[in-house]
Amino acid sequence: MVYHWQSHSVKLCGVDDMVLLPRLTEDAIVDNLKKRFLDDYIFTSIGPVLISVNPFKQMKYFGDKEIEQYQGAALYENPPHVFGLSDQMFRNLLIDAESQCVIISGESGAGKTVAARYIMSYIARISGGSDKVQHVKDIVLNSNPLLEAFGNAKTIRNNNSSRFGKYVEIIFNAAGQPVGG
Ligand SMILES: Nc1ncnc2c1ncn2[C@@H]1O[C@H](COP(=O)(O)OP(=O)(O)OP(=O)(O)O)[C@@H](O)[C@H]1O
Repeated sequence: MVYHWQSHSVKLCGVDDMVLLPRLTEDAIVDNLKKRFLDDYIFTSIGPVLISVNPFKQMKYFGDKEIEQYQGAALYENPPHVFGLSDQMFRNLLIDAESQCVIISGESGAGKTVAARYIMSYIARISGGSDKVQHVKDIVLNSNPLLEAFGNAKTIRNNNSSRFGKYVEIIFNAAGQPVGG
């Protein structure tokens, strides 16, 4: 499968969504994730769940062009991505006027903190708003390094390990702009 992204093309082996695997065994799941990882692609869906494998290097598909590409797009139009998940949540918030929640789980060093940062940055980027709203976004985003300064430590698994559980709540107005957190 070849996706033509705005900035580059990505050729992906394996399946985007593992519900499409002929047999959903542990071996088949690991094999699919491995094939995609070897193609430098870290995201795979399994139904509504997004699986992310820590690449331990900066991947090229987290830029402005990708933010633009995922904004307002149907999930099937693009490869699975944390921006796709974020966009879907944001649209559900606006359309259904219902609170949305994302649960990020994984072992230490799996990339949960980085994924949470991408989600918050994506929502901040696409939600627009006045200077006052921008101020709220700045506070929400800047709370990350502040909390990490107090609550993170180096461990044998992760140089920047969160030593605390994190519950982040962002409050939106009817226009979908963050007004508090
Ligand atoms: N998407 C990513 N792209 C590049 N590097 C990443 C990515 N995700 C994680 N990393 C790298 O892996 C390190 C560990 O990730 P992170 O701190 O997010 O793990 P964690 O699951 O929150 O761990 P812990 O439970 O110990 O806090 C990061 O500091 C970063 O160097």
